[in-house]
Order: sequence, then C-alpha cells, then structure tokens
Amino acid sequence: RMGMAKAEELSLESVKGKVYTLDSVREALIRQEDTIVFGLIERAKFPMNSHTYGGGEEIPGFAGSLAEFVVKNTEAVQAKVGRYNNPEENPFFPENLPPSLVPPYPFTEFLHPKAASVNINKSIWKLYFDELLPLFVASGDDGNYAQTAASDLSLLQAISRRIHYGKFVAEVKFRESAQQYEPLIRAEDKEGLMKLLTFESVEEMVRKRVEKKAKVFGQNVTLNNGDEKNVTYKVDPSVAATLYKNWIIPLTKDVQVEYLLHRLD
Ligand SMILES: O=C(O)C(=O)C[C@]1(C(=O)O)C=C[C@@H](O)C=C1
Repeated sequence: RMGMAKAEELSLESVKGKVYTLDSVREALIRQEDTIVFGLIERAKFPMNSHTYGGGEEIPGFAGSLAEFVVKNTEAVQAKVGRYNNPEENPFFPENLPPSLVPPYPFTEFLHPKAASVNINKSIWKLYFDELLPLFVASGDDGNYAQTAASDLSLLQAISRRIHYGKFVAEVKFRESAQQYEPLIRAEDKEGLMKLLTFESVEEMVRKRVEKKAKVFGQNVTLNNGDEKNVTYKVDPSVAATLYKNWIIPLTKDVQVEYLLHRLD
C-alpha cells in the first residue's frame, strides 16, 4: 500500500512545480545559511584529524585520502537513490557516478540545459581543505577519522549547494531583465555581468545575519546566563562571516557569471 501511495504522490498532476523568483531563491539561500552554520558547528566538534586527508591512513586499493573515499562512496550511494536528478545538487566526483535506480521525480525545468556543465566543486574542495578547515578547527588528533569525514561531507555538500544555487539566482535575474543581460553576455563582458548582478546591501545583510546565526546557534548554553559577557561560541562568529565574505558569496557570484555566459548558447 505504501508503494501505491508513493506512486500516486509522484504522478505529474500532484506535483506542484517549484516556482523560482528572486524572493524565493533568496529565501532558499537564507535557509541554507542555517545548514552551513550547523555544519561548521558539527565539524568543529572534532580536531583537525589530518589523517583523514592523506596523512598516512591509506585505504587498500584506493588511491586517495580517507575523506575522498568517504565522499566518493557516499556520492555513489546517493546517486543510486536519485540525489543528482535534482538540478540543485552537484557532485564532487561526477566521473563514473552510477545511474539512479529510483523513478525520477519531475523536478521543475527552470535552468538552461548548459547549467549542468557549471560545476566548480573541484575548486570548492581544494579551498575547503587548504584554507577553510584551519580557520575554525582546533589542531589535534582524536582518531575519529570516519566521523570527521562524514561531517566534512555534509558541510561540503551544504557549501556546494549554496554556491551552485547561483545558477538559479542568475536565471531569475536574467528572466527579469533579459534586455540588460543579453548584450553583456554576447560581449562576454564578465565585469559588466558581475556589476549588474551585484547588490552590495544584500551581501552586507547576508554577512551580518550569518554572524548572528553563528552566535545564536553556536553559543554554549548554560542555565545561569546571568553574565552574558562570558558567553562562548562553538565556532567563532566572525569566522562564519569571513567564510561568507571571502569565499561563499564571491563563488556564488562566479557561478552566476559562468552560468550567464552560457545562457544564450
Ligand atoms: O541575492 C542575490 O541577488 C544574490 O545574487 C546572492 C548574493 C549572495 O551570494 O548572497 C550574491 C550577489 C549579490 O550581490 C547579493 C547576494
């Protein structure tokens, strides 16, 4: 019976197409901030655990780090159950992903077909391990490499999803002002595109809200909150804001430009 109900739920008539507007994509980005902040908090529970990243913990028959092993295999499992049928999801290792084994859900076709070729996960991967981790993770080794890799994976997926959401932001903006975007796209004017899609005041709100979320979600809670001055945080709130300022927002904008450059293909 469960199977029947599921099949009915997925029939085309019952699926309300997702509507993308500037408001709705911004709402989605705001909700994803929560996931990213929680992801930082969860990863910060473990020390650096550098063996996770190739410091000697070799997996027989696998040329790569423990983190890579976990991510590749988890992506393969999730691909089989349809994760990457959703255009909002982008794998880190798209090479050799197994096909989905489940009936496809009719996701709204909102993006230009070229969107699938925009995937900057290789740069996100490098940045995450080389630059981000050392910013908010304590040094040390507690042996929890598998748990560490699992928390890296969910944080990486959250960051990647947020950055690649730029495709949806860009498509909304293009549809709203095609006359302004088209000449810039034809001229391959990256700078002009960057300027047109930038809203400084929105970026400032994002940074401030993320810092506040890191404070609210990440404060160490005690019963005698008498002296608010002694509140401590699981992740330095200014690091969360810096992460957005220096990497997440700029990369979301890079994805927008990259997507727009192919928009008229
Ligand atoms: O909200 C937008 O318009 C976006 O394009 C998203 C975003 C961001 O990454 O937060 C990026 C560029 C804009 O300058 C403002 C914010």
